[in-house]
Amino acid sequence: MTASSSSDSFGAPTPITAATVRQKPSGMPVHKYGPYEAVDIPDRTWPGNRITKAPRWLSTDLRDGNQALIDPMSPARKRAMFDLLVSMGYKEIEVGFPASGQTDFDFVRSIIEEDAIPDDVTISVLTQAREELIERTVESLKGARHATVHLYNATAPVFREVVFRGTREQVRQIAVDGTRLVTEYAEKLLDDRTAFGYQYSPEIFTDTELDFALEVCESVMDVWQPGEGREIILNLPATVERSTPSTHADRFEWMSRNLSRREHVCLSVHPHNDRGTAVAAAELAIMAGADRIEGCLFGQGERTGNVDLVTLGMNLFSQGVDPQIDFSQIDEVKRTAEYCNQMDVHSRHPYVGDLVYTSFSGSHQDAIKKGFEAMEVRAEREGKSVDELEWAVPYLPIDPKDVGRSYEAVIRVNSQSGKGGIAYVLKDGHSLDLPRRMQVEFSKIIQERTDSEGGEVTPADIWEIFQHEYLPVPEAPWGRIALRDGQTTTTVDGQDEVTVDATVDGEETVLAGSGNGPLAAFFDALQAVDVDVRLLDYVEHTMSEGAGAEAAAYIECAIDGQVLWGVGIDANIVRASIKAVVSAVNRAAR
Ligand SMILES: CC(=O)SCCNC(=O)CCNC(=O)[C@H](O)C(C)(C)COP(=O)(O)OP(=O)(O)OC[C@H]1O[C@@H](n2cnc3c(N)ncnc32)[C@H](O)[C@@H]1OP(=O)(O)O
Ligand SMILES: CC(C)C(=O)C(=O)O
Repeated sequence: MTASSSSDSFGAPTPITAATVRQKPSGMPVHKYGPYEAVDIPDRTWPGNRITKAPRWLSTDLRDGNQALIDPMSPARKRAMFDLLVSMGYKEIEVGFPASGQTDFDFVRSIIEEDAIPDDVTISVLTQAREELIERTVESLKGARHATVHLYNATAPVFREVVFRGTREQVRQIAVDGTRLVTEYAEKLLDDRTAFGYQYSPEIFTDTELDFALEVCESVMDVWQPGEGREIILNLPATVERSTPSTHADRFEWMSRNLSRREHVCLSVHPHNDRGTAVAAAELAIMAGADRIEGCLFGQGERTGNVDLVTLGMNLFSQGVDPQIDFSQIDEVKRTAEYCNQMDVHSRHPYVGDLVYTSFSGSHQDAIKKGFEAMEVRAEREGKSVDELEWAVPYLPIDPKDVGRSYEAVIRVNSQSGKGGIAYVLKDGHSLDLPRRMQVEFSKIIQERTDSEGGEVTPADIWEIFQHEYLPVPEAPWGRIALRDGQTTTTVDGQDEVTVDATVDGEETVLAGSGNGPLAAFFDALQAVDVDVRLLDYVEHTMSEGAGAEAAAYIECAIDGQVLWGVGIDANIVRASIKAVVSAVNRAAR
């Protein structure tokens, strides 16, 4: 049977072709769902826009992130998260829902009273549009230097019907009354120590009719009266992500075009990740006119999470745009977030997962190794350091060093790996730059191991196998010949003479020979112990800079009909090459 064929029950297989591939109905209850409404905006401009600067960021780890945790953050965990966000450079931080209970209220009070909020950081707090909650929320902010109250109410049809059991007008009124109450309580409870700001979110914007979302936002603005020095933040949340990022962007472009007083509006995007496209939704919304993004570190948050602020920031960084956030110690950020959330960050998480800078597969490793080498060559040619060049290493969208990662884990070896990866490990860890044909030889040895035992072969394993194969150590010698200390080489009339103290087949002996060069002289010496060696290839390099540095010699020889490599390492290059010959001779007799 051919590989691409299917068999009917009467015999001959039917070839599978594009014409015969038929998708069958899945049997899933598709009828329960309908398409998302498109936006009539044929002259949309966002696809042609580019993101050339960082947006305003708001971290809602301490609010949306926290409210989604099995075990909401303790005061200590909240404080660790707050301090982390400040240290990374976030300037707008939603610190809680103070009216939810004493824990959140006390936390807000603690960071204000302990003067933990830098002057250039604005805290914000969320509330429903209910008077007693608004009062308590505003009260929590007393004494803060920069503080924003964030008020929300759902505006989508299902919520109007099911949650508020009201008309459009009644739901609009909730927003209007809420905004008025926030203003009144801020005037009553706060003094001029506080620069007070306001944010409104028509919750479930994604399911709200655009004209109604606009109407509610306009009514809210009529109360708040944005103007010069009096911004309003209108945050249009994808409370549940419902559409493609492109339709989401259309909705933002539509709102951005139709809002009055646009220059005094900070248009904010708050994507959740239900369809797995929150990052794209946020980026396209910025292209469509949004000014600000709300999200959480590593995509923490309700259900599938809020948009991931780390991925967004690093996406900018990797395109040469300063995210204005410090991700240089990404593992520390990850550890702190894991402690605060009591949740692990996935190993494949963009930019931070344990495996995201690691490749196991041969072709990836080969390209990465060549990429690193090409960077070094370019740096040398241009008289620059590698760090001054534009990054161009295949399969690595950024230099792992930029987020505080080492190159150690870039290549890991298992049964999917090839010679390039194995050679990289030896070069990176032991400064051994194996010639290409020797890479092929050694990778077969490693492959035997991965095929027989499975799993990963660590750099330590690779080094042990390499030593065992090519560099028998004095404590565990093997093979016919072991070198002892004495060795002389002299050159007389262009002829080299070499004498080497060795143990051959267990007997101490002096191997002496002459030839055209020290290697030829040593080959001549080996004739006396019945070893016939023919040189096929020879490569050497120093292993580090400066006097006393060791050198590595690699020799490919034909010995009694076998072609194999030997390796020698020594501070003296002649001795290194003699060792390499002995390594090959011993391997041939093994
Ligand atoms: C999309 C989001 O993430 S929104 C943020 C969600 N976060 C949280 O809810 C975390 C903190 N919340 C809490 O601790 C509690 O919900 C509290 C303390 C604020 C309020 O608790 P409760 O008073 O028991 O009310 P509950 O949360 O159940 O809300 C239900 C009532 O509030 C009304 N309501 C809900 N949201 C809003 C709103 N944004 N504005 C005005 N009223 C609202 C509902 O219609 C309902 O009213 P009803 O009782 O007349 O039917
Ligand atoms: C309160 C709003 C902004 C929210 O969290 C959401 O809609 O997801």
